[in-house]
This record gives sequence, C-alpha cells and structure tokens, in this order.
Amino acid sequence: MSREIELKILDARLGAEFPLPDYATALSAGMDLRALCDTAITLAPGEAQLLPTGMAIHIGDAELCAVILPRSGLGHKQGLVLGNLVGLIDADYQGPLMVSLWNRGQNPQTIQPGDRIAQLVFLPVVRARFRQVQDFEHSARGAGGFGHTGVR
Ligand SMILES: O=c1ccn([C@H]2C[C@H](O)[C@@H](COP(=O)(O)OP(=O)(O)OP(=O)(O)O)O2)c(=O)[nH]1
Ligand SMILES: [Mg+2]
Repeated sequence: MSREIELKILDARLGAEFPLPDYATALSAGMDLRALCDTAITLAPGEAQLLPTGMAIHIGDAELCAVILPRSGLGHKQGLVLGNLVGLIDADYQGPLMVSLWNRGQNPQTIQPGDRIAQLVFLPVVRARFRQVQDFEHSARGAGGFGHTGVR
C-alpha cells in the first residue's frame, strides 16, 4: 500500500544538501531519518539527546500512524538506539519530527549533520472502544502468560 503524506521542510539543508527520507530499496518498509543538527554531536555512553530531523509530517488519518525505530546496524554495532525505545507519531501531530538518540553502548558515539540515525515506518491503526463485561468466554490460553508455555 502506498500513501501520500504531507511533509514540511523545517531545515533548508533537507532536500538540498541532504536527501529527503526515502525507501532505499523497492521493498524497504522504513525510510531513514537524518540528524539535522547544526554541528557534530558526541553522545557519551548512556547519554540520550533529542535530535531534529529537519522536517514535520502530518499524517491526518486516524487509521494510520508512524513509528520511529532504530537502524539495526547502528543499534547492534554502535549501540545507538532510541531513548524512548520506539517513537510513536500520532496522526494529528504537526510538530517537528524528533529522534531521541540514546547511546546504550560503552563508547562515545559521534553523529555528523546529515547522518542517517533512525528509520520511519508507517503502520495501520485500529482504534478500539471498550465494552465492559463481567466474564470472558473461555479461551485456550486463559490467564496463562509470561512464559507459562515453557521454552522448548
Ligand atoms: O520519537 C518520537 C516520539 C514522539 N514524537 C512526537 C510525535 C508524537 O505524536 C508526539 C507525542 O508522542 P507521545 O504521545 O509518544 O509522547 P507523550 O509523552 O505521551 O506526549 P503527549 O502528552 O504530547 O502525547 O511527539 C516525535 O517527534 N518523536
Ligand atoms: Mg501521548
């Protein structure tokens, strides 16, 4: 499924000096977000900073949202993941798209302006309303959880 989403450029370097986010291959699910910081930023081990992406999006559809996810290479090799683990972008959010970048590793990590630091994935949303009941109809799992089916 392909959709058009409104995008506002907040930093003139985006779309000029640095390309706009796009899918790297025909079947990529995520498009990389760049750090539109003014200068290089070094994150000490354990440090998190909120970095601008230089853009805003307005999804404007209750049945869609976006999530910001770590890039696997950065997360696994450099320890650069997200301070909020996953970023959720609501369909009515119109502010600057920000990435909370967290150095969960043991070494300082430096990010240059324009570096691709995370990825944006659009997802369908089901909005639920609750209907209160006294009892649930029996299910095979019942209340079992938290590993009750074992490991092997
Ligand atoms: O990594 C992120 C996460 C969120 N947001 C923006 C979009 C999102 O719609 C808004 C609010 O996010 P969320 O609801 O997760 O945060 P909150 O702490 O509940 O804030 P609020 O009270 O504004 O909803 O912040 C980002 O730009 N980057
Ligand atoms: Mg919220």
